[in-house]
Amino acid sequence: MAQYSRISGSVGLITLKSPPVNALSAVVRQGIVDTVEKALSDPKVKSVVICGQNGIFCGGADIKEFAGNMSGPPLVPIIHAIEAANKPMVAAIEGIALGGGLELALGCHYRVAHAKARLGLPEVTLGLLPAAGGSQRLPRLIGVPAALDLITTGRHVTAAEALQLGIVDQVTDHKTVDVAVKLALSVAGKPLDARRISTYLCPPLSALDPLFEEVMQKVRQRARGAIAPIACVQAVRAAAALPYAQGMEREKELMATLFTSGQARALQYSFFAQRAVSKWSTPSGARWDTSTPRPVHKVAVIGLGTMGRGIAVALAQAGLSVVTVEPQEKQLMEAKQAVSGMLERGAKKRGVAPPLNNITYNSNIQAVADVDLVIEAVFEDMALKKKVFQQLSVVCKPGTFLCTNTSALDVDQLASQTRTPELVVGMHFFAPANVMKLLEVVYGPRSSPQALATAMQLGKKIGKVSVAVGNCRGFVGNRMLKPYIEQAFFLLEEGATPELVDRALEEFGFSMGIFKVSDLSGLDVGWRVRKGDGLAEPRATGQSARIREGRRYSPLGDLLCEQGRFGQKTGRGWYQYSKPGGREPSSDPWFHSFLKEYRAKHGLVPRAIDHQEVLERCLYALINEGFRILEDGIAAGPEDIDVIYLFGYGWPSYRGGPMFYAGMVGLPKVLDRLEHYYQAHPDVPYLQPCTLLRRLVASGSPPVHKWREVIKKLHSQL
Ligand SMILES: CC(C)(COP(=O)(O)OP(=O)(O)OC[C@H]1O[C@@H](n2cnc3c(N)ncnc32)[C@H](O)[C@@H]1OP(=O)(O)O)[C@@H](O)C(=O)NCCC(=O)NCCSC(=O)C[C@@H](O)CCCCCCCCCCCCC(=O)O
Repeated sequence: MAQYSRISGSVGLITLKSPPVNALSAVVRQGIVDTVEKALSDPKVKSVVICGQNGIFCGGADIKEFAGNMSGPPLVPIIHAIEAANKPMVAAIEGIALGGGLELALGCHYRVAHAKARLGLPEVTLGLLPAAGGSQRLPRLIGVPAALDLITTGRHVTAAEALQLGIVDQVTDHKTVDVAVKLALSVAGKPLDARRISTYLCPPLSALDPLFEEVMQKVRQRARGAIAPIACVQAVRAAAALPYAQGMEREKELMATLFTSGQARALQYSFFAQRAVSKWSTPSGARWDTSTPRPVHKVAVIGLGTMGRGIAVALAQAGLSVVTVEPQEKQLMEAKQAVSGMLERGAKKRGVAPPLNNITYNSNIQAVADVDLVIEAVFEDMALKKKVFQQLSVVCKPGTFLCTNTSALDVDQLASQTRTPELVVGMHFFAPANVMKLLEVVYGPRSSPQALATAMQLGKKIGKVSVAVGNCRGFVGNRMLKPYIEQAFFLLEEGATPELVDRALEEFGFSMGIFKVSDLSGLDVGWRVRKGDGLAEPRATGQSARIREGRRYSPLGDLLCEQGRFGQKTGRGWYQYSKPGGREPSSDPWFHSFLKEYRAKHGLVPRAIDHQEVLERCLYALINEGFRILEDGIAAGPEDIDVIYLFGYGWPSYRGGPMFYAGMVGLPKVLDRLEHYYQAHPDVPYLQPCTLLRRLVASGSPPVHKWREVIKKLHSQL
């Protein structure tokens, strides 16, 4: 709703009231219509201030409404009426003015912002464009290049930048509404024609066509298949080339296409999924709202390899006191230099002082005696990690949370090395740990709700999207990766090339195909794991070389590793590079003849494989494992899996995550194709459709937000 009052004798005050972010729901829009009418018809009112309750101006359109039938008065005519008003309208912006919120403010004649406010048009991140005049008013106000930047990226700007760009007229440290009222009093009765942004022409630019061509090319490259950024450029182009009314027609037309697109649905789903995962629960009944985290001020990081360094930087940048431990002196010195460099570069980017003093460097584990929480990040070796946990259990003060950054090992086994298994959880960071947003927080059967809540809260504090997951080999992300990679290997055996597989995945929207990723992260990583599992042993040729434990196995990765081809670091892998450490992959004739020989040796007759088969086999195998994870209760819901893939594995955001994507494709189709491929490859258990998928299809393939009900039923029957 919107509340109306009259203050300072002649100022009408309209307050948007719709917690938590004063989104422009149908009720709020109706409230604005009613209160503006009141203010304009009240002869005592000479000017009007619009503000939001609780220090928040407005978070934009109510995204929840987009999924249903839109009712209530539309926003565009409301903003037109405000701009056309014959009394000065002043927006008092506190907290945020985003999307429709900023568009509402742009319809006002004046804008005052609090120094801590953030403004932006983030519609593009929801698969939309600013369609309440934002794409037409902003370029007229601040010029085409600046508007293109804000609208195509959706980035938020500070009040100071907004002032510099000309989006707001005034920035204040004081009570924004008071300052806005003062301004409203001072401009009452003054002419308003020059304050109506829709009447402006975009500031002229000499070479409009080349500018738009260049921008469009850049945006297309960055968008990798996303349609909203392209539509944003087209809308701004209309602002630059057409009169306002025609520009608004174009804005509406472009929005209509985006609004009903699957991409917008996917991006809006992921907005809510990201928020849903913070409301975690576990099968044992622990929940985010009944578990109290303990405050954490001082954190230890054990091991200063690549991961440990990134974790230490992330913690220090969030203002935590960090105690690092690395027993090898040489490694410790190198790490200190590297971490300081990372902190300095990060601080320079953000224009702040580097938090160098937040970190101490130690070679003795005794240094962690008084920390609140430890993150172990030593080499991925169970025996070594067990030893560290035994030491931590003795050294740390009672009550210290003990966390491991393992990417796949059994958290429960580590917990059993300590006297306090209830204080042990996994905190699985993704490299580079100071950059990547994802954190898997892994609870074991003995982890206490408080330990889980504390790790989740710490993740939030350091800016991560944290997802609580159960303990199993590979947790959620890496467990699902296994069938995906396995299919990619099999496709090579059957006739595909790394180039073909990668192209199909990149056209789908991944920034890199699986073989390029494998070269980047190092083929030796998986090889070590397979050797540990007793899989990667040289075998005889013929059928038995490609079978392990009764199931199909491809030794291709092992054979490359035996040749010392570890990927980028050795200059050779699935591709070749100009030198060890080179980054640009190119097709490798050696690999192609090796593959030919390999197929011949194993009696494999290559066949033509198209992009559709690559996508179906790789992605549906991964999705099938996602369903198994839900079945096993390792992830609480499909949103958890999707958020993990969106933030940790480069899944294209406009496809919503693997589980959402399965729903978009249609569960019956996913089931049918898995059945088809399983029939063709009965020795590949990952292709066998799992019970939950079958159950969902049998229940009429409900939308993704209803899956939890089916999962619950399935669990109750097990
Ligand atoms: C605002 C934030 C920055 C706050 O962040 P913070 O971390 O503090 O808190 P949370 O993110 O956890 O949020 C708290 C809480 O609030 C919910 N929420 C936040 N924003 C919204 C919102 N805009 N709508 C609804 N709900 C919101 C959030 O879900 C949390 O809820 P919970 O239950 O979990 O507690 C941050 O939240 C943020 O960034 N929000 C999003 C801001 C944003 O993107 N705004 C833009 C919205 S889109 C928009 O404004 C569009 C406009 O251009 C107007 C367009 C008008 C035309 C529309 C209709 C055209 C139809 C044409 C169709 C024709 C087709 C046909 O022919 O049929």
